[in-house]
Amino acid sequence: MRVAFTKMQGAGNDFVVLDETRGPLNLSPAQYRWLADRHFGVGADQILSVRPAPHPGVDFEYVIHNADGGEVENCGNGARCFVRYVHDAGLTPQRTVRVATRAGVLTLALQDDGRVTVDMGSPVFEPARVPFDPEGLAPRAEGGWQRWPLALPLAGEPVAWVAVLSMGNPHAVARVDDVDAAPVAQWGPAIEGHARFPRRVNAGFVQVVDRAHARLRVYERGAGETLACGTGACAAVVAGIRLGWFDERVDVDLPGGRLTIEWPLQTQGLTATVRMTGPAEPVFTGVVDVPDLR
Ligand SMILES: N[C@H](CCC[C@H](N)C(=O)O)C(=O)O
Repeated sequence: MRVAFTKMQGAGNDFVVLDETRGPLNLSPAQYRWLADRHFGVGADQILSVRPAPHPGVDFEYVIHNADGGEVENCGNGARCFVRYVHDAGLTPQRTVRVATRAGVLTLALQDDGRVTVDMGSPVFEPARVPFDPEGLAPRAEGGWQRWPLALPLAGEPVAWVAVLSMGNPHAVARVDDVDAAPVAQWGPAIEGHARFPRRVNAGFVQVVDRAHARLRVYERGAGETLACGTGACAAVVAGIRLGWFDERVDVDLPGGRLTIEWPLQTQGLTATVRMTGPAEPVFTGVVDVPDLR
């Protein structure tokens, strides 16, 4: 199947954007995996499909598939690239766009400096429905919240203390002293696929530089370590605010670039929505023959 696409990136998290506003492509998980493959396909962390508005009140729908072909609920860097795409492609004259996703409706605004601000909705703090605590360990209370001990099936039987929350997609955030030395390659897969997370999880490793500055690496569900994770940056800042590490506006430096996250917990409470601002850039366009993989 001949498919036109636009390659985009937001802080180094990269995407293949497909325009399905004139009709669905009906791709299979295997075809999404092929598009994301960096050797046999185009190469991306996620595939973004731009679709017509499914109901009044929104301007578009956008659907996200991870590199492993699985559909997911939310993608922060993808949301910024989505709105840059629909504006640059002339699909809308608006600079503020409302888009329906599996995680709900997001409001996206193109800024004059070229960055994009996204209202990512409210975080969800579902109580831990499954016991996390390895033998004899209880949650560790800190600030106004707690972190959970997660026994990792690795040599030495380490325990990762994680804050667990959802930005529409699931996140487990561990604090580290130095992200450069964090065991992302070993602990990332062990946390992502841990039996305690039935739908797997995005594993964040956050270093607190000061109350307004964080460094972060994320081992993403279904994609592995990426150069940036927008929902991961939101989850790390929200967790850190609740645990007393951060003030309400934090610059997050990830390997691929900087995102600014704001969560006004003090003035608006736990249901306050999270605002993320960051870059969104086109890289190239192309046409590719996607094999008929089912
Ligand atoms: N791997 C994530 C989806 C993409 C999230 C990330 N690319 C972002 O910018 O939020 C998940 O499975 O939930």
